[in-house]
Amino acid sequence: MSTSRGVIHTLVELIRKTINRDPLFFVNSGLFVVGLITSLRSAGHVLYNYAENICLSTVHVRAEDPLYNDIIRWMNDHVFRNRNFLSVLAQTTNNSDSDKTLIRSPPLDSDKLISYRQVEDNSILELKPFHGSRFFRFKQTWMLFSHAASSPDSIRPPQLDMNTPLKLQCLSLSLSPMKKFLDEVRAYSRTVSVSSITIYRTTAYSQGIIRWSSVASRPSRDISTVILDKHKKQALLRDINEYLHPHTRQWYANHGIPYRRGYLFSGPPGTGKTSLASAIAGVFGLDIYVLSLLDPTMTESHFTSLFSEVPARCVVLLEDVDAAGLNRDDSDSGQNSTSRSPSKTPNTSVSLSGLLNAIDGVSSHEGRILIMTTNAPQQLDRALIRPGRVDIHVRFELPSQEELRDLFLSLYSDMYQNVDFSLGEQKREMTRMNEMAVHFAGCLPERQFSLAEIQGFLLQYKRQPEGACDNVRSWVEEMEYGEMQEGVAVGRI
Ligand SMILES: Nc1ncnc2c1ncn2[C@@H]1O[C@H](COP(=O)(O)OP(=O)(O)OP(=O)(O)O)[C@@H](O)[C@H]1O
Repeated sequence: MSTSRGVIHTLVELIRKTINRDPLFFVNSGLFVVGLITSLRSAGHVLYNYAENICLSTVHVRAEDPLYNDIIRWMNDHVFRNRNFLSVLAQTTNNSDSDKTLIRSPPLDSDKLISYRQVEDNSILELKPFHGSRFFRFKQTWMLFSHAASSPDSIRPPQLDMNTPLKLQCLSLSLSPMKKFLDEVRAYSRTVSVSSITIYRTTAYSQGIIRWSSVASRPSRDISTVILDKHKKQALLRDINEYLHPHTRQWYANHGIPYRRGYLFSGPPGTGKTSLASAIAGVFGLDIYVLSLLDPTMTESHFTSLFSEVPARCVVLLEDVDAAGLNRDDSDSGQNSTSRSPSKTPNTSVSLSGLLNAIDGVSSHEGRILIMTTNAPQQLDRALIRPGRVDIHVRFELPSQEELRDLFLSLYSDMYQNVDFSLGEQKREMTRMNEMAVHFAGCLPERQFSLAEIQGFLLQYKRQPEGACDNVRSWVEEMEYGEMQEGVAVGRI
């Protein structure tokens, strides 16, 4: 102990002699500066927290809220564009039909096989600002955008950190500038996505958490390209239009009826059930939330909470409900219910009562459109399809002659609507195409093949309607032979 004291003393003496000053002066000054900085920092924190409570308005947005993507899009398009940032998120977006690709590709009719590594960069590399904070000005107000790297209350696992919540702040005694900003963000999002729909599916995270996440945003399918009896289609669109109207919501409220509407689309595979659901979402500008009872990670409580989390106006698509094999036991269904279908072992951990509760229980959202699709409506429990849960049943069938003609015309319509044609040429081409459509449909047996199968055949002749007409008979023979041999009909080359 005394030795180390002696060493320190000698060292201090040595420094004093060398610099001609007392070294303890520097030590004391250093301690004073550190103390000052620490006190200033904590005073700063106190002041900041005080200011935050008094005059900073703050909005937090969770990653699973649709507003999150809207804000990120607005920020990217208005604030981050053309600025240099050092912390960025590198994101590869596939864009297989970019204009560059179209220009560089050799003509389609050439026999040359194309390697797409050389022709194009069909993926775009985007560099987006990532974690951090940015000040920006919105209508005379300075705002602070903060995107946190992680958040203590985030339910996301670490690998999904990029989806952690964001925070917006501005110096204001009221929330009104913030509301204006959020209104602007939503209006902008509506204008840029006016002709597209966003599809949400469920994603399972660790700790048994399941959340909605957007999987695609794509141009909506034009309803005229979905082939279905004209009267059925119109009646369905009228019904949905009336249901969605705000007056109807009021009417339901006045009469104490839960404001919900359900549709059942039934029919053989490949007859257009999913296509119609997606086209309906496009017509009414709604997003689609797809749920599957067969999802192995889905429990009954997940199912109920997911149902209650969908927005007030949207399409909830429950596909292939028959495949889950949900039926009541003899004991609780009564005679009628069980006599309709052979009982099956359920392929889902959601029970029938759980499904019914999710559809119309107290926590189920009002205003949404529920569309269930099935290949076997006769196997569905009556309780599931009773009015109130299913209000309209649309039956899809294998196509009639008229529908076969419609499919042919819909796939080749761009050939007679060619803008380079004069009006006279367009008319002549249209007449020729109509004649080919009649011939094509005449070669196919009615109500034997699905439109998906026939579309598969026509896709081999994308720009050659004559080729489709010439080869359709032999295709039918092959398909019938294939069905006899294998029980499955697929196209062959
Ligand atoms: N009625 C139709 N109108 C237009 N296209 C159709 C129609 N039916 C099928 N198709 C075409 O066939 C393909 C499959 O259609 P879709 O997925 O809508 O059938 P589905 O009835 O939902 O089949 P599944 O019961 O197997 O889910 C799509 O590419 C679609 O373009």
